[in-house]
Amino acid sequence: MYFPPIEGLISGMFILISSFSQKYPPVKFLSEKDRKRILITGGAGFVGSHLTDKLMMDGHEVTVVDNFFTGRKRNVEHWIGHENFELINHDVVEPLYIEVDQIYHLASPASPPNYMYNPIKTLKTNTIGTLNMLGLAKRVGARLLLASTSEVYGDPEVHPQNEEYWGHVNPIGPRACYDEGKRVAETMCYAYMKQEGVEVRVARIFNTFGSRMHMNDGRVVSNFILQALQGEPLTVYGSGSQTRAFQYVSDLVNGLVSLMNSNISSPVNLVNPTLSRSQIQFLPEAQDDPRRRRPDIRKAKMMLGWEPVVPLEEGLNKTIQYFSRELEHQANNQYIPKPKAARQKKGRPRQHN
Ligand SMILES: O=c1ccn([C@@H]2O[C@H](COP(=O)(O)OP(=O)(O)O[C@H]3OC[C@@H](O)[C@H](O)[C@H]3O)[C@@H](O)[C@H]2O)c(=O)[nH]1
Repeated sequence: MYFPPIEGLISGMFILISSFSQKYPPVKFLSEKDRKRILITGGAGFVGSHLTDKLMMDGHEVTVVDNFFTGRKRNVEHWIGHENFELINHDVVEPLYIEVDQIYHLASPASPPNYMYNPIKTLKTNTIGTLNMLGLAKRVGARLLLASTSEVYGDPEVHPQNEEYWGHVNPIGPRACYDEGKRVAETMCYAYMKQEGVEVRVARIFNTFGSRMHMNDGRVVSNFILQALQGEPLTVYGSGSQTRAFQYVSDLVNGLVSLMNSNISSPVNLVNPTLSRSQIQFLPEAQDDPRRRRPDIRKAKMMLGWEPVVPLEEGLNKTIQYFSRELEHQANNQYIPKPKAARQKKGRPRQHN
């Protein structure tokens, strides 16, 4: 029998170990004192997976919880097996018992076609789901950041919208499941803060785009890019005179982390205030579509020292590249996706209770 020399064995082991560690993106070392146990609900989704990347690379222990309704395993697969990472297939509508220091509560469909697809499920996720996560925060003494939305302002009658504005929401319209769901989620955060002393942070997130948006997300940026890449007409709902502000996902993620680690418990708008207008092929407007959205981000700038740094064009270029690669990948798998329209689904949806 042949026994290799011991030095050969040791160097072989080192090569093997370094090839294991190269499997993952580089991760900072944090001392026990600075390393946090962080839960990200919806962590396999578009924003959640970018947040997972940042917190992992910063050296924290990250647990991702997702029910994979709009999230995808693919978005976080590069961390699977890493000692600081855990992925749990779980729906936040059911209670969750784990030990954590911080909770980023992102779980909810976010694009209008997705949240309108099953309004009852959207309501349950934002109400019962938020209640469960606040209960968890209370039990383990964790701080919770709620991913709220500019949609709490509804179709605003005040411009620009700062955090003091109470909003203008149709409580029985097609968007209400999301808008009112997030509004009551905010209410719950402050009830838990006042009654139970839970530390809460509330980010009001405006339109965000970037890689890992789902092909069928249905929001305007992914729709337009997909349509342009497939040589199809760009669909504009209504007159095209509606306004939105867009931010690239990396800016949002930096804002979320700054807010979580700040001492600001009141709501903060997170968005790039540069305004955009859409124009081209005109379709009937979607019901209750906010006509004008113009954010005021002075609070985030002043109190967090945060402001977006990725210009719209640069962010769009990166996103277009991402979607080109996705299309290639899909074509190889013989699947040609169609952008989703923001129409209310008629009748009773089949899945997702
Ligand atoms: O193909 C399309 C898609 C959308 N649009 C229009 O583009 C505008 C933006 O629509 P999006 O679907 O991207 O998103 P909305 O601004 O309506 O909602 C978003 O707002 C803020 C976030 O918190 C939410 O995730 C999301 O609901 C709307 O006026 C919509 O009608 C089009 O003209 N064509």
